[in-house]
Amino acid sequence: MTFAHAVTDRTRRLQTRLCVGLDPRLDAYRDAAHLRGHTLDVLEATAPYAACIKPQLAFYEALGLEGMKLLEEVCAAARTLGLPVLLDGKRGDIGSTAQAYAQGWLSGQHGGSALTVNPFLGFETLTPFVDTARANGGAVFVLVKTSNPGQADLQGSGISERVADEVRRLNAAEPQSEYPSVGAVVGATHPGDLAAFRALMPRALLLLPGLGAQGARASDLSGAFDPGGTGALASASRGVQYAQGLDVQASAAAARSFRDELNAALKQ
Ligand SMILES: O=C(O)c1cc(=O)[nH]c(=O)n1[C@@H]1O[C@H](COP(=O)(O)O)[C@@H](O)[C@H]1O
Repeated sequence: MTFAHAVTDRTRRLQTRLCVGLDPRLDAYRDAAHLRGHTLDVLEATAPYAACIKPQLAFYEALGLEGMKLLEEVCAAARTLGLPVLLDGKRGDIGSTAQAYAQGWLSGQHGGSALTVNPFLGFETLTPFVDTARANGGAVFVLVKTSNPGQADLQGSGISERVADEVRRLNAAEPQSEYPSVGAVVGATHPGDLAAFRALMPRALLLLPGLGAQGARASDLSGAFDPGGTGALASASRGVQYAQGLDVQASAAAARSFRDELNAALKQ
């Protein structure tokens, strides 16, 4: 089963459109063992409410070799729980280097099957990522319009729309898939733009980061979804993992209420 298929299947079966971000910050813990235990506990407690998880690689890289081991543990635990893993690395480089990134993060060796990618170096640099994802049943999520306020510096003036066109073009090569292997990142912090990006990329899975800590609200995101309620994943990291300090039950409650708010928004 491909990443897109697995996520969509989970959305339909469990009625969840939530992506749980796992971004453990060392300064929140006594030591690395404490960080590890809490991160794995949050994963397990929030799994019933998640369509997928999204570890941001920076937080694991910051822990050195221990972080890489933890990332593999997180991916293995997710696999046991039946949760697809979307690795947030925002990788992008000239083709030969992109090939190495794709080999590292999309060939399944770390347990993730999807990766966020940065198109700034040009569309030809997406090819190794897309080819590797297709060969392995994975997915890439291309940055189209990011959630941060400064995105407008470089992503305005039709740039995001040009990237969206490329996502649509790439997906035309997979006419048989409901949601092909090229998805797109559109910040949940731009609720007024979601329906337009949905229309520009009608078959792309959309990742909508920014729920919770960055101020986006589940009730504003319905424009990103297809009529059947699939096609997008709203993502929260701090708002789940640190919902109330290190209280794991509060993390589970936050994930459950994000899930419920997303479902309620789609019923209106
Ligand atoms: O690709 C991403 O996931 C991403 C794209 C974007 O436009 N904005 C964004 O915040 N993210 C990531 O989503 C997560 C958001 O974290 P919270 O603000 O704590 O929910 C971080 O890991 C970011 O790196």
